[in-house]
Amino acid sequence: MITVEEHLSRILGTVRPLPVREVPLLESRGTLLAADVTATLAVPPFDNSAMDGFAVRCADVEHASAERPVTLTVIGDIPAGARELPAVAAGEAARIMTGAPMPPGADGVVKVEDTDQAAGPAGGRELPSAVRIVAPARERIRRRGEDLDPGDPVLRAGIFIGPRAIAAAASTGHAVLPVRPRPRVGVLATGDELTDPGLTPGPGQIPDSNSVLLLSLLEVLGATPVPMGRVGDEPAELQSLLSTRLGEIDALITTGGVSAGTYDVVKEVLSERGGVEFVAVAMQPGKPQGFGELSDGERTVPIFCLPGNPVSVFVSVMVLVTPALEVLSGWTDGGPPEPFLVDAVAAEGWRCPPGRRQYLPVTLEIPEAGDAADEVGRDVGEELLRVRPVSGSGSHLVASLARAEALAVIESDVEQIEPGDAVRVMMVP
Ligand SMILES: Nc1nc2c(c(=O)[nH]1)N[C@H]1C(S)=C(S)[C@@H](COP(=O)(O)OP(=O)(O)OC[C@H]3O[C@@H](n4cnc5c(N)ncnc54)[C@H](O)[C@@H]3O)O[C@H]1N2
Ligand code: MOO
Repeated sequence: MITVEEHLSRILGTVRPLPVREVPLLESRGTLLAADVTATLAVPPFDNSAMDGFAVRCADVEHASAERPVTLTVIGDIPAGARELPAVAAGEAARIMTGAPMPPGADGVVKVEDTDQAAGPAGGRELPSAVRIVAPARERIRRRGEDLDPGDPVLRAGIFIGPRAIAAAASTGHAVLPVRPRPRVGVLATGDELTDPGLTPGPGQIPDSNSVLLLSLLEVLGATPVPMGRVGDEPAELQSLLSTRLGEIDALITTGGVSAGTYDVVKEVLSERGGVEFVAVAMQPGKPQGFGELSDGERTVPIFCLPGNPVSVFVSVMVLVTPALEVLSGWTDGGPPEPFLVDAVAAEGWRCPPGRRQYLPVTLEIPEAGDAADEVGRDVGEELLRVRPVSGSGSHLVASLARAEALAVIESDVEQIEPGDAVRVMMVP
């Protein structure tokens, strides 16, 4: 058996960041920006009104009040998006909407509430010939370039692109962004016993939960899942799929068929084809693992051959695949990952497999105020989370995996956790 770190360092020594690509704005969310972005448009792009009202010359209405209103001739209408702008001379006003370009001649805006006109659609669309102004105009103008000018920096290389960065890119003239693209990860389940979820399984059959687990998990992890279906235990099926579909993906995950069974098809086909090493990793669950590179002559992609048991699949993705996805996405440089482990305390005891690091699905409980003792009365501190196994440690217990909030990570030299023992947990999606 090799350690988790040994297996992981082989994986991380193999995968490389995907090449930079320009992608449409909506595809860029959650990826890493690969180059600085500068503005090609100013924000705002032109001087425009901050209010619905009337564009005027400030001097004309300087002394306007309810008692001494000023009447101006209305010479035009400027809705948002207007292309032709009337010039405003002394004694004149142009009706203007929020976001509409300021007309030449005007240097201020009187909001509609400070006039004799009804606000909103209730006043009708017809343009009045004159308007009575009851308050001075203010400089309610949003100036061109107030936020930034063309050529100014907008987004720095290396940021994670989120909705606000996407809006900033759109406003400054960009429809695409240079990013480290999301890895496209193929998912392939193997096994003659698998059926579609929702069908009544025949004798010896079980629903294929690994495909939907992986496809949805990859989405959560920021990758693009690519369903590659299922193959049975017949080598020819798997062989042909591996030769024809590598062009669609940047990495491949298979499940099942990697341990010691006679019909372990993944191991059979890939051992013969070469490039993939099958090893026993000192972890529980997830001991039998395959990893390597697949090539079809044109492309070479990393392949993870995970064991078939569903809890093993989940744990393998958390521990082995996630760091590799981070490298493919350009998020890390492939140095040893620092799993974020939270200090907690066991609320009950459980057994651990000797010689393998255990990743046990657990629930988390927040201790109540003043609750500093465990079930056998020892002091465990007030602030630590309490962890409780969701069920046993069997890697087939996929239904109770749904209740897990974290994985308790127990080192391989520990054989028993007692209530009150310090444990560390890895939060999971
Ligand atoms: N003689 C030995 N037998 C086993 C060993 C061993 O060291 N020696 N290791 C055990 C461990 S640990 C694991 S984990 C499993 C891994 O087995 P395989 O990767 O070969 O997986 P399968 O045999 O194909 O399936 C195992 C289990 O998982 C179920 N399964 C498979 N695919 C799916 C799916 N898509 N959705 C839901 N469930 C799935 C399958 O029906 C089996 O019950 O090997 C042990 N055996
Ligand atoms: O390694 Mo297996 O995943 O223990 O059940």
